[in-house]
Amino acid sequence: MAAQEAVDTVRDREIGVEQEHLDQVYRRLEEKIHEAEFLMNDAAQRGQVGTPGALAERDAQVFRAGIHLNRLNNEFEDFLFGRIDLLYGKDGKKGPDGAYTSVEPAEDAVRPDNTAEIGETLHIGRIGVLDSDYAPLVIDWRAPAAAPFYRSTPVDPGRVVRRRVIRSKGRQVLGVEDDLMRPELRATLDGCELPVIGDGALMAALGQARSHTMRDIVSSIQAEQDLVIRAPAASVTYVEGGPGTGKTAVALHRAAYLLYQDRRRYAGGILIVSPTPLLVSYTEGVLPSLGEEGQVAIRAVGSLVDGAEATAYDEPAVARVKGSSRMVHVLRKAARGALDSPDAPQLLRVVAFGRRLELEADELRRIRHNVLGGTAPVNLLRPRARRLLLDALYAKSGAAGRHSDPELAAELRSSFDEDVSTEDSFLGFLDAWWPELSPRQVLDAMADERRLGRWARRILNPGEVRRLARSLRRRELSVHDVALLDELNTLLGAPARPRKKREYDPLDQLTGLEELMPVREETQRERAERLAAERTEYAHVIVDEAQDLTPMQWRMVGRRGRHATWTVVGDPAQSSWSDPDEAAESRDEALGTRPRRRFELTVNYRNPAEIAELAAKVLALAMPGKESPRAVRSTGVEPRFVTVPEKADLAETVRLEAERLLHEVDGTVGVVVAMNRRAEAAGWLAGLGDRVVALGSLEAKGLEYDATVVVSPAEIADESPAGLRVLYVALTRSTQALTVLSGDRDMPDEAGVPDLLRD
Ligand SMILES: Nc1ncnc2c1ncn2[C@@H]1O[C@H](COP(=O)(O)OP(=O)(O)OP(=O)(O)O)[C@@H](O)[C@H]1O
Repeated sequence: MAAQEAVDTVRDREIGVEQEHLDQVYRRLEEKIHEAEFLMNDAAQRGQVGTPGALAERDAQVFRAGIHLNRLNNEFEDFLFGRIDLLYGKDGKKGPDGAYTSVEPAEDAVRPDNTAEIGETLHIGRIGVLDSDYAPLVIDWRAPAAAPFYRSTPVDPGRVVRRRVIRSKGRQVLGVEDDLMRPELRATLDGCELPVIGDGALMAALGQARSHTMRDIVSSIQAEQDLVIRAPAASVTYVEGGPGTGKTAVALHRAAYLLYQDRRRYAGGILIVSPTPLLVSYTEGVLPSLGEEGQVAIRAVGSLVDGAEATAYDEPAVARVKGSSRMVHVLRKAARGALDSPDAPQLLRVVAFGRRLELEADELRRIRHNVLGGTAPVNLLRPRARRLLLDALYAKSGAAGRHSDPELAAELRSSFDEDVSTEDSFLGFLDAWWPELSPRQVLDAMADERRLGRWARRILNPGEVRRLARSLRRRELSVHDVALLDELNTLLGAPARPRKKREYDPLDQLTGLEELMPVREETQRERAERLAAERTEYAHVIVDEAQDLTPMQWRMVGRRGRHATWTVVGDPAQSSWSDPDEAAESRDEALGTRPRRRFELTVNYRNPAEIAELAAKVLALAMPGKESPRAVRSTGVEPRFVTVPEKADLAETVRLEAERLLHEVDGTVGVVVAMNRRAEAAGWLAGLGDRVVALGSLEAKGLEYDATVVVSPAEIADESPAGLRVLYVALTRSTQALTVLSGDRDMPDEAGVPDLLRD
C-alpha cells in the first residue's frame, strides 16, 4: 500500500511538472495570439503599403501567427503529447527549431559507472512553439528534432534516455507514461534521479474503444512507421503490410509531414485515393487533427470524376470485365462508333448560291472515316469534320473553277462557307451528325448489345458483351463505371469550359494565409470537392488499399499524378481483384519508370493475437506461404463460433449476436455479410442504435470495429474468385471480439467452427 502511495506521489509530481510546462506554453501562445491579432489588424489597415521586402516579412509573420490561431481555436485533445530526455550530443550545434542536432551521444556522455546527466529535454506537440528567447518550448512532431521520439528503441536508443507520452485535454495534463530506452543507465536531471511512470502508452491507445472515425496516432507512431512517414518524397514510396499494420494511418500522417516539409512544393495539392466512401468518412478527421486541412483531397475511387458519386458494386463477373485493360480497346472503338447512332442523319441538304446541294450516305460515311483517321479526341475533331463537309459541298456547287484569280477564288469560297455554315439546315445537321459527345452518352450507347458487340469484336467474348451491356442498362453508375467515364473523357476530349470565377476574398491578399485561417466555414469535404473540381493533377498522390485498384482504375488515378511523387500503400493478401498480376502490371504502368523505395510494416496493431491467429488460417488458403503480421497484444478472448439454432433464422441469430456484443464493448460493432445480403442485413439490425452497422464484404475495406460478426464465411468466400482474400479482410476488422456465424453452407462442426476455419 505504502509502495503504491509512493508511486502515486511520484506520478502526481511528474504530472505537475508537465502541467507547469503546458501552462508556460499556453502563456506563450496567448502572447502570440495578441501579436497575431495586432499584426492582422495592422495589415488590414495599412493595406499593401511598404517595400516588397517588408511586405514579404510581414506576410510571413502573419502566416505564422495564423497557424497558431488556427491550432488554438481547435482546442486539441492533446496539443502537447510527448517528451524526450536526451544525453549530451556529439557536438554543440543547434538546428532552426532551437534543439541540438546531434543524433549520437557525446563520447563522455555516459560515465564508466553507467551514470549520466540529461543534457537536453524536448517536448513534442502538434506545432512548434519557441519562447521569447527562441528556445524551443514545443517541437513540431514533423521536425527533424522530433524524430528520435518515434525512432529510438532500446536496441538503438541514440541520445534518448527516457521517452514520455503526455496525455492532456485542453489546458490540463491528465497523465504520463514513460518508456526507458537505456534501462541500464542511472540518469539524473538537475541532480535528481529520472523517475519512470507507467508501462506503455501504445497499449493504452490500442485498447481504447473505437468510434466511427479514425484517430491520429501522432503520440505513438512506431519506429518502422516513422521511417515511412518521413521518407523523402522522391518518386514512389511503396509500402506493404498486413491488416492493422497502420498503413492508412501512416499514409495520412505522411501527407501532413510532406506539407510541413515543403508547403510550397505541395501547393499543387495532395490527393488521397481511398477504396470506399465509408473509408473516406472514417479517415477524413485525421488530417484536421494534425492541423492540416488545406491542400489535401481525400476521395473515394468512385468519386474521382467530377459529378460522379458512385457507390454501387457490379457483380464480380461484370467488375472483372469493366476493370480489365481490354476495356481500353473497346472504349476507343465506342467513342468513335457512338457518333454513328441509329438516328444520325443520312443526308445533308443545303441551298447555296441559289442551288440545292446534297451529300448522301456514302459520301458522308467517307468524310467521317477520313476525319476519324488519327487518334485525336473525337470532340476536338468536329471543326475538321465541318471543314470537310464544306469542302465537299463546295466541290458540288461548281463554283470551284469559276475564278482563276486566287484572291477572287478565296473570296468566293469564304462567302460560300459563311452562307452555308450559318444556314439552319447545316447547323442542325452538324449537331446531329457530329454531336459533342459526353462520356455518359457513350456509356449509354454501349448498353445496346448489338452495337457493343461490334465495338468489342475479338476483344470480349459474347458472354462478356451480354453481361456488360446488361449492367450498363441500369441507370445507376457503379464504382467501376467511373474509371470508364474517365477513360472516355480522354478519348472524347473535353471541350473548353469557362472557368468558374472565384468569389472575392479579402484574405487572398495575404499570401499563404488563406488556408490556415480558422474563420473559413468550408468543411474538409467541401474543400476536397472544390480542390478536385479545380484540379486535374496533383503534386503528390497517395493510394490507400492499392491492391484493390483495377487496371482501368490505375489508369484513372495515373492521369491525376503524371508529374507527381507517389505514396502507394497496400496488401496483396487483401486484394479483391481477381487477377492481382494484371493489376500490378497496370500499377507499374501508371507509376512509369520512376524508381521505387520499398517499405514493409510487420506489426498488427488492430487485432488481438486470438483473432489474428484465426485469420491466418484463411490467409494460408488464400495465399499459401504469405506471412501474417505479428499481433502486438493479446486479450485472452477467443473468437466465438455460432450456428443458427434449429427454430431460429439467420436474421434473428445475427441480431442476438450483435446485441450481445453491444453489451460487451463500449464502442462500435460491425456486421459483415456477403455483398448480396447487404440490403437485408441493414434491416436485421433496425433499432439497435448507431453503434452497430451492417456492411457488405467489400465495404469493410480499411474499417475497424471493437467487435465484429462475420456472417457465413463460405458465402463471402464463394462470392468471387478473390473471395478468400475478401474473407481475410472481413475477419481482420475487430479490435476486441469476433463472432463467426455459420449457415448450412459453412459445414460447421459440433463446436460451430466452419469448414474454412478448421485446422
Ligand atoms: N503507432 C500506433 N499507435 C497507435 N495505434 C496505432 C498505431 N499504428 C496503428 N494503430 C492503430 O491500428 C489500427 C489499424 O491501423 P490502420 O487502419 O492504419 O491499418 P491498415 O494497415 O491500414 O489496416 P488494413 O490493411 O486492415 O486496412 C488503427 O486503429 C490505428 O489507429
